[in-house]
Formats: sequence, C-alpha cells, structure tokens
Amino acid sequence: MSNPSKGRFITFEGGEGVGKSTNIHFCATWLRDKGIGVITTREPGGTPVAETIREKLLKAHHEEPVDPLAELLLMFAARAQHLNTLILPALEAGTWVLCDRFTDSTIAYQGYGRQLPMEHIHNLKALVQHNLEPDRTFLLDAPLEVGMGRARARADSAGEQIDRFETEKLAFFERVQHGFHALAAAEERFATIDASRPLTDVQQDLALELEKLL
Ligand SMILES: Nc1ncnc2c1ncn2[C@@H]1O[C@H](COP(=O)(O)OP(=O)(O)OP(=O)(O)O)[C@@H](O)[C@H]1O
Ligand SMILES: Cc1cn([C@H]2C[C@H](O)[C@@H](COP(=O)(O)O)O2)c(=O)[nH]c1=O
Repeated sequence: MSNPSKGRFITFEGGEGVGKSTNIHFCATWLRDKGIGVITTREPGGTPVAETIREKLLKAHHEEPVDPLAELLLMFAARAQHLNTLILPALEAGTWVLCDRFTDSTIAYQGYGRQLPMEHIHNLKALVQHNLEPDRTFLLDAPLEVGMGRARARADSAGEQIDRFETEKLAFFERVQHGFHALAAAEERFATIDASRPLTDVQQDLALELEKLL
C-alpha cells in the first residue's frame, strides 16, 4: 500500500493550538487556486464512523480513566476506517489529501507522551498502513506556551470546553514536543515551520513548500 497515485498525501503535525486547522485551510485554498483537487480531513476522525471514535477519545471520562493501550488501539481503529474509506480512494482518484494529524501524532502522543512501547506502535502502523507514508509532513512548531495560549483563547471565544488531552500536565506535552522534534530530525519528508510567527509569515513558508510539490 505505497501511495499509488498522482494524488499527494500531506499531513500537518504539531502540538495543541499551533495552527494546523488554520493552515490546512490556507493550503487547500492555495492548491485549489492552482486547479488541484483537494480534500481536507483530520485524525482521529474524518469519516462518520471514525468521528464517533474521536468523540469517545476526546471526551473527558471522569467515571473511568481511559486505558493508554485502549487509547492507542482506538487511534488505529479510527485510522483504518479513515484510510480505507476516505484517504486511499481519494489518492487513487488523483485527489490531494491534506490531513490534520496522522501516525506521527500517535508516535508523539502515545509513544513519547504516554510512554507506550514504540514496538506496539510500529506493529500497528505496519498492520494498518503497510508501507504508506505521507509525501510531505509539515511540522508546525511553536513553544508550548504559545500553542496552549492560542488553544485556550480559541476555546474561550467559542465557549468550548478543553478536551481530555488538553487536561494533561506540562511534562506530557514536553515529551510530545520532544517526540515531534525527534521525528522531524529523523525523516526527510518533514518540513518544520516556525509557527510562533505571524500567520502571514507562516503561510508564506507553506506556499513556498507547496510550490516544490507541484
Ligand atoms: N501564526 C499565528 N498567529 C496568531 N494566531 C494564530 C496563528 N496560527 C493560528 N492562530 C490562531 O490560534 C488558534 C489555534 O489555531 P488552530 O485551531 O488552527 O490550531 P490547531 O493546531 O488546529 O489546534 P488544535 O490542535 O488544538 O486543534 C486559532 O484561534 C487561530 O486563529
Ligand atoms: C491523531 C492523534 C491525535 N491525538 C490527540 C492529539 C490531540 O490532543 C487530539 C486531537 O485533537 P486536535 O483537535 O487535533 O488537537 O488527539 C493522539 O493522541 N494520537 C493520535 O494518533
């Protein structure tokens, strides 16, 4: 299951509130203006069934803590559904897929953050993805306090509650961020973008990166 087609698979990664959703919309518009067929999607989620798994994963369960292994398995259950019913058919049809988080988030959050064995994650990754990898991954990188501050301000202005992951302690997010940095250093498909700058600067860099993929 390597990326079989003309459609490009681009993922957006990073911690909470760094600007993934905002910049996926920017990139989709930029590509559509060039006449390219694009869908935007997210993980966990992206299809009706996978979105029901997302709801369970993000909701705070005060009555019963979520077991970390169950969390990992649910991430990959949602991913199998998403990949097989939305991502792969779109790529096979030549559509570009822009995805808000993918397996790098599992490595960062469940591997580095929760400290689950990497071997489990790599086995599940092989089972679900075979050898499919994103063509390009944009790591939007900002100091934790910048991302968290933006996420909190967004939740306040929308009158939303923070989700179960956002209630984790600082040490958890430090491990997650370290995980993203380690992945970006190890894999050539990553482009790291300094997301602490004004949006216009971030988007100028993204446009330059997209240009290289045309
Ligand atoms: N470079 C930037 N400068 C200032 N504000 C920004 C920047 N990028 C995004 N924002 C704002 O920060 C908030 C969080 O952005 P966004 O929702 O895109 O982040 P996200 O990474 O998708 O967040 P999450 O992981 O929590 O879903 C939004 O209110 C957005 O408008
Ligand atoms: C794909 C994926 C996601 N997560 C976590 C990371 C975030 O806290 C939430 C998703 O919400 P957001 O709106 O994208 O911030 O889920 C994870 O722990 N593992 C994963 O594989």
